[in-house]
Amino acid sequence: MSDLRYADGGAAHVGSPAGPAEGDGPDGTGASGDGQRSVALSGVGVSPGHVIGPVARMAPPIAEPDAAPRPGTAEAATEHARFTAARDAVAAELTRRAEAAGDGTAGEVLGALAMMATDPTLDGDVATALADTQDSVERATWLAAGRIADQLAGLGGYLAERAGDVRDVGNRIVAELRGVPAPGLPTPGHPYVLVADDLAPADTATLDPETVLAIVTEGGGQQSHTAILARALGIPAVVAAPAAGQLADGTEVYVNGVHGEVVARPDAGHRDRVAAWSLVSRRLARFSGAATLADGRPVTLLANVGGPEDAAAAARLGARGVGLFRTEFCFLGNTEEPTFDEQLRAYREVLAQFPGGTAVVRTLDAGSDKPLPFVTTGREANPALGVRGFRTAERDPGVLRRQLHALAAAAAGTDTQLKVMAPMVTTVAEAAGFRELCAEAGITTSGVMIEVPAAALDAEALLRTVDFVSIGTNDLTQYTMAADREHGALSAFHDPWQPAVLRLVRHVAEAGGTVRGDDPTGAGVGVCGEAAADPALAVVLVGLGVTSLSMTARALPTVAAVLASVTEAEAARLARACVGAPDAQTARATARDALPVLTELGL
Ligand SMILES: C=C(OP(=O)(O)O)C(=O)O
Ligand SMILES: [Mg+2]
Repeated sequence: MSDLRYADGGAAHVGSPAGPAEGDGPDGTGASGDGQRSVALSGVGVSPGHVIGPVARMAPPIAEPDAAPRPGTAEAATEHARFTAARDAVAAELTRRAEAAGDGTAGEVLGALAMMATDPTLDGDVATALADTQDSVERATWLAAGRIADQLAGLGGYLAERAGDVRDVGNRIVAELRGVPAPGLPTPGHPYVLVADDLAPADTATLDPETVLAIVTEGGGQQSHTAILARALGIPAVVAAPAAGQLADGTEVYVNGVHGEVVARPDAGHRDRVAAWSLVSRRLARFSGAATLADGRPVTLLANVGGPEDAAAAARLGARGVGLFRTEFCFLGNTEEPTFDEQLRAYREVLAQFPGGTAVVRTLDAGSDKPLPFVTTGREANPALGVRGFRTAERDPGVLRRQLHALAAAAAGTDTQLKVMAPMVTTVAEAAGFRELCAEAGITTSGVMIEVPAAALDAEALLRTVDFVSIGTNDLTQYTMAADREHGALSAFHDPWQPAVLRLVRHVAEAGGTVRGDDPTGAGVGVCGEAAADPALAVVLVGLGVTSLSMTARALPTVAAVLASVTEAEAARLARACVGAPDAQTARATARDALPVLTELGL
């Protein structure tokens, strides 16, 4: 079945200026202002919001120029002149953008790239290669930039971090020589809807929510890091939309990040939804710090953060504590282990945002989709099932020990309650080992993440070993459903509404209840995966017996508003219905029917 259709049902291609409406006439429903029919395509909505804007496509990466020798007639001097012209054009464009960006970090980075383009070393290397070999000018440029980048990487430290920049400049010059768009984020000079095959976490992290109105990707999934970062930045996003490849630059589209809908040539109805959303988002811009169900039962809502800036933003939004601090996000670009002082500074800054509150800090979750060269080594055939998370400490506990000491030092003298948990724990023996390492470092509250089915099934024994558990539904869904969380085509599998996943969550929550007994402060069971940020699913999780939910700070006000619309008994009844549903769609639809507040809020 095509996932691309007219708003009134027929199949179509999306494009501008040669879109389908020209040939079809303005007779369909959903006519846009100019009388042409709206055209819709579907994907998975992963970050809520309704916006309208023009498409700007992310240029594809530059492929390695082939090794075929250039024609004998192409003189080295002429080819070198082509190189210098392309290089000068790239430097001029980067300088123009640096000036437009002004004094901030973006301007500095672009200015530095412009200087790299005209660096004499690159020029000399290309000239030599053209004189000594029959390489094409594209290949000579590509190889020269690669060699310089490798040398920088070998020098380590700050210079190694510039290696990627040199490759980027080399790619830009090759793109200019080929007459194709430069790789990377588009710069149309106005706000736009970013359309891409997929985005690397680094691309998403540098997005400016003022400029990027929405994200639409062909790949990706509900729990992919693109989705997580889009939610954190508050940018509406639709992923796993294969037909997005047909959206042409400049086409005006309506993006519905709730239902995963993208409509070319939006009509008046779409514009009304955008206006209604901006009213709701103003109303739900701040979290009061506390959440209760309709019958007054409190629910702990905490923020997921990736570092000091996130923590400050979460505190500004009203969060009173952190339920997941992904410490690896502070050090993703590092080639070497951060020093004790660097770690101390980052952790202190995060804890300082929540005086009197709680901060659940996760130790470095390296491996698989989050490579940290100073922790993970070598290639693995199947990295998601490999040495990742806590498993890296088995090989070398030094990095973990030093991190735990830095965390204990950061908490000393503050009144923020530090709780530390390990990612990707599978067995009770691992949990016991982690608790011991925490105790050695002076950390008194330790926990583990439940991200693999084995840990979920053994939850009771885990809860008798450590003080708390936090369910990472992103990985728990990936491993329960055997579906890569970054794989767009499998997004129907890696859906936390899958009844099998909900049953595992219920099992863990019940284990929490058993171990907690009559002590309401004991054996907490939290959820810190993206499921907690889905307001309808948050109700189900609470109904299953989860005691705290942690999510991107922007979701806190909406989740609190939806929780406030149900009593504990209603949440429990809904949870039972969802666990018993035959599939994820039925579970989701059951919750939607039971929660009219979702429609009222435009969700
Ligand atoms: C919170 C989780 O960890 P991450 O998304 O960082 O893997 C999870 O797996 O649900
Ligand atoms: Mg995880």
